[in-house]
Amino acid sequence: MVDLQTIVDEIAAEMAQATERGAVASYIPDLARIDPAHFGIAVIGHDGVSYAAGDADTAFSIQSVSKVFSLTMTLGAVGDALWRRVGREPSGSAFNSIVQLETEQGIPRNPFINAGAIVMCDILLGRYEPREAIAQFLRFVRALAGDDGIVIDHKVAGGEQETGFRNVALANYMRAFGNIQHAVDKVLGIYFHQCALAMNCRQLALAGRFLMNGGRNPATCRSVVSPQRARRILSLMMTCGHYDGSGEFAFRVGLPGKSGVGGGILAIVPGIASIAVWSPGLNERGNSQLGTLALERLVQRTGWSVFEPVVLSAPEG
Ligand SMILES: NC(=O)CC[C@H](N)C(=O)O
Repeated sequence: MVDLQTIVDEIAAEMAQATERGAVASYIPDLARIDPAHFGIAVIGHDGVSYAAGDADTAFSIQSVSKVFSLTMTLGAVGDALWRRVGREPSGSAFNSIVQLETEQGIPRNPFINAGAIVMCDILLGRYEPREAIAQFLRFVRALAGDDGIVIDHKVAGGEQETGFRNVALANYMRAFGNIQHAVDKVLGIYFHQCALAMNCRQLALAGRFLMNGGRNPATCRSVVSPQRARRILSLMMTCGHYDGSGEFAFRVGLPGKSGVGGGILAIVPGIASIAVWSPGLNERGNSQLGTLALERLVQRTGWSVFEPVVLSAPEG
């Protein structure tokens, strides 16, 4: 088999030639000015060896990929009580849609759409002051990646605040149903700072290692979540990680993944690898056009889809 470094190099070379690159998010200037020519990929194997190509060391706005880390942190804070306030079903709607909240009494379909992530911020506010909630979140992601150089881009957070009228509407609407319990500006302050986390592909793949490894950070041997919780987070990534494009992503890539409008995707091959890709051009569902294509190519070349047949031995006895 061709070695993994050659595969990621070839994928980066193919992506550099691509002409259909999608459209960069334009709702804030700091995202709109990003060059669509960027492409990066980083793969961390279960043995800790990393393979990277393209702009793997260029930081980008992780946006909704942060919802994986906020879900992990919120579950750590309140456990399964979270599921009284957030569902676990794919929405089939856009990431910032409000329509289901009316018929479903302010309970968001899942933690990976904006409404779900906003409820998780409200839950964190029950434990921390706003600044402390943001600082704890940053500390948590830094610890997962083993990198204290990760920062929040405050200009991006400010831009989100200035233009985030739909998020304000979502939060107020859920407040009317009692599913937001703190001041909306404080809740959204946390949400916007989570979205504004700046990371590069290497850091993002490092931060995802615990999910490939049954909930344990392989670098520190510390348990981040239980194996059962890791499986459940992965199943939500598979079913809800790409909003109304989740079915298409599962069909094409077959891995649990989470995307963001900054063009990043974190994808996990349980037991095998943590992968981050980044290309800022988005498809019509708000998911990275070339990031998705690159993951499709990687899975074709490696056979890493979770739907690949594996030979299981029958239980003894
Ligand atoms: N899909 C995303 O990445 C959405 C995040 C974005 N900051 C928003 O709230 O609209």
